[in-house]
Amino acid sequence: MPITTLADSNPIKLCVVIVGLPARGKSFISQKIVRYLSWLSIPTKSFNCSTNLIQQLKESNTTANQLFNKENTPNHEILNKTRQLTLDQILKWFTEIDNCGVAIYDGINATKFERDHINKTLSDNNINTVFLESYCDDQSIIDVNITDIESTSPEYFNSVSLQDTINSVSNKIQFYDNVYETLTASEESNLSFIKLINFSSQIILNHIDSYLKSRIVYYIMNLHVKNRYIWLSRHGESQYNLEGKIGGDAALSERGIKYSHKLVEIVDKYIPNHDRLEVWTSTLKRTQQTAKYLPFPKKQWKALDELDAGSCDGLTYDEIAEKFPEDFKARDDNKFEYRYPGGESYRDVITRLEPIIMALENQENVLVITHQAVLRCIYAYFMNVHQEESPWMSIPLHTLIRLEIKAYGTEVTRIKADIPAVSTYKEKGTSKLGESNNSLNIMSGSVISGITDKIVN
Ligand SMILES: O=P(O)(O)OC[C@H]1O[C@@](CO)(OP(=O)(O)O)[C@@H](O)[C@@H]1O
Repeated sequence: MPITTLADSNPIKLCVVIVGLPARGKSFISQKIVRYLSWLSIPTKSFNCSTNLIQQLKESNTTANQLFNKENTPNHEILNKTRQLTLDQILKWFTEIDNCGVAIYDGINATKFERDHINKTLSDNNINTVFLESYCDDQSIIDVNITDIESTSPEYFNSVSLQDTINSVSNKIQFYDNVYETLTASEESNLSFIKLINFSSQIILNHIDSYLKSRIVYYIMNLHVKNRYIWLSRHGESQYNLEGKIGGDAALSERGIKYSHKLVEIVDKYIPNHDRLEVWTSTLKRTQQTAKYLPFPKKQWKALDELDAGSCDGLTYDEIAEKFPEDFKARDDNKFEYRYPGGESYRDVITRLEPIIMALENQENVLVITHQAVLRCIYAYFMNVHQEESPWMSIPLHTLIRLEIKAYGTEVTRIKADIPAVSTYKEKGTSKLGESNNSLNIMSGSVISGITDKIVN
């Protein structure tokens, strides 16, 4: 049976056109939307105008400081060409991806005239548009964004110094301030738009006329830029893990119980402000037993239950290979899409995890105790891991994973409890369990990643 995704059920050709003065977190928002929609398997790509601007500046022998000097007459030719190039790239991309996907036009798009032109060009090409303005007059947010901009905008990658960047960005802000027209429903009533005021402290919506647009609205409403930690752990080793069986609702093994005690110490030692910690588990016994001794508020989520192995539930991989050889091969061939008979695929798990991701985007001080497949999916979202790789990542037992979420990336630290456990990792092409050769996979695709292993005796 074909798998229905948001993309399949609803052919999409949407362009999210970002609007906002420099240092308003536009690239941050663009990157987050790319990550979220890609995780949901919707082809999504951000087109950053800055790259085209750099090219135009080079070709016309002009520097950014000359272009954005408010004393000079604005060089419309460079700005118009930059816009046209970006639009051309977007149109080309839509034809390459079979016309189904979401493009993000990451630019300043400061005036009604420009927005009108963009809207018309896209709609002439049957592309639906939503403008997304990041309006910000809170100087403290702008200041933080200015210092972050070096790592996000290609325009400043080669800056001589931070001060140099700050000066250039300030010039650019002043230049655009003179012409900038914020989005209003009275002036641009025909446009579909989302206006974020001071990040998401206030949101104004106009003509949000599709399911996908409303999903994007809901997602960005949950975003915040504050650095924070999210803590992840698998349950302790279970009886089924010992026997090499998958699924089920087994209790913890003796070593698993040891881990549940050890976790209290680890949390105490490594989780700052743990007095405010909240522990989330699945509805299955092994995660709840792992959380048992943690003296914090607990929430059970059905959405955190392990991938449903359907008619293979309770079998070992050897037994599956013997009883259902075709299924065994099909899963190895495409582990992300493969759905167990009467059960789930990784793609299905991602769909049901969406509310968890929304909640995690909105929260800090959460420890999620869940299962191998579910953790791979959550990890893939935060570390931007491609869907083909994510089902093959190694997420060992008896290890606490710390995700340090920063505005422009996530860093990982693994804290291993020194309590042995079996490996539940099955390499492609075999039914045997063993240590993963793929441990590096855990790092791939991440925006920023650094794994520091800590072993706690
Ligand atoms: O997708 P694969 O690699 O089979 O991993 C998922 C499997 O991991 C297991 C252990 O083998 O999860 P867990 O013990 O974390 O609940 C199975 O129950 C589950 O089917």
